[in-house]
Amino acid sequence: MTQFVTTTEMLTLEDYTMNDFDIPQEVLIERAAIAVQEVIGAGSFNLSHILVLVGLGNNGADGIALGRLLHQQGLSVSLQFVGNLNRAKASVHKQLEIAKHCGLHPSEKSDFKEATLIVDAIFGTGLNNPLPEGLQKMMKAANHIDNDVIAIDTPTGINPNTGEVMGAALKAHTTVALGYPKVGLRKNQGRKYCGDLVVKDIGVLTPDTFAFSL
Ligand SMILES: NC(=O)C1=CN([C@@H]2O[C@H](COP(=O)(O)OP(=O)(O)OC[C@H]3O[C@@H](n4cnc5c(N)ncnc54)[C@H](O)[C@@H]3O)[C@@H](O)[C@H]2O)[C@H](O)CC1
Ligand SMILES: [K+]
Repeated sequence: MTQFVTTTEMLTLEDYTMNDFDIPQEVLIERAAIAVQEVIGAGSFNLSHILVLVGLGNNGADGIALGRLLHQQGLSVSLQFVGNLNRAKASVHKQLEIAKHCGLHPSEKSDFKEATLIVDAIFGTGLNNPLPEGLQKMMKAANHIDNDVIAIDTPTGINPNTGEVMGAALKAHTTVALGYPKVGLRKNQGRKYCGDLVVKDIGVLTPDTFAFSL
């Protein structure tokens, strides 16, 4: 049976992996990006133009790394930041530098309708408040467009612990859960908003003695 986790448990396991085994965060981010790239490659998505919506935390960093891998595959990719880059985590700045070296630069506002596939890398397990109003509008508008959406780890706007919609949420065709799926994906509206749930190993380690709460 699939093991679901809370965000606190996921953070504990990520910290254990990075601190006790000295596995750098960049390795987990790269593996997250490769995992989502594999799901995209195995699916039947229209890859004519891919829009990656990038947030300011580690979920956004996963998205930039994925955008870079898809760009290096020769695909047409736009990176669009959601939020002020000045407030982004160090992991986002690091991934952006790497992407720029590889020739992938962030875009100004893109037209969602031009994208045949949208990657949701806005929020993951860090979502802890209702979405800002502007973002709620953007999510609602995007839900009316007929293009596929792949969510990295969790659909933006879905509370990863309760499955509730935090103001608005972006409906995914497929959600690629990293390490373990978060419990909100099987509760309330989480189940509907995540679409097909694919769980991918990204090298997060679990102590033998770890007591899962679920
Ligand atoms: N832990 C790791 O090292 C790894 C995590 N992975 C991926 O990262 C996300 C979780 O990343 P985190 O930085 O903790 O949070 P988010 O990116 O989800 O959110 C960023 C940031 O945004 C702030 N915030 C939360 N809610 C709101 C809101 N409603 N409005 C405005 N701002 C908000 C809050 O400060 C958050 O910290 C995880 O899902 C994975 O995708 C990697 O894959 C591996 C390494
Ligand atoms: K996401």
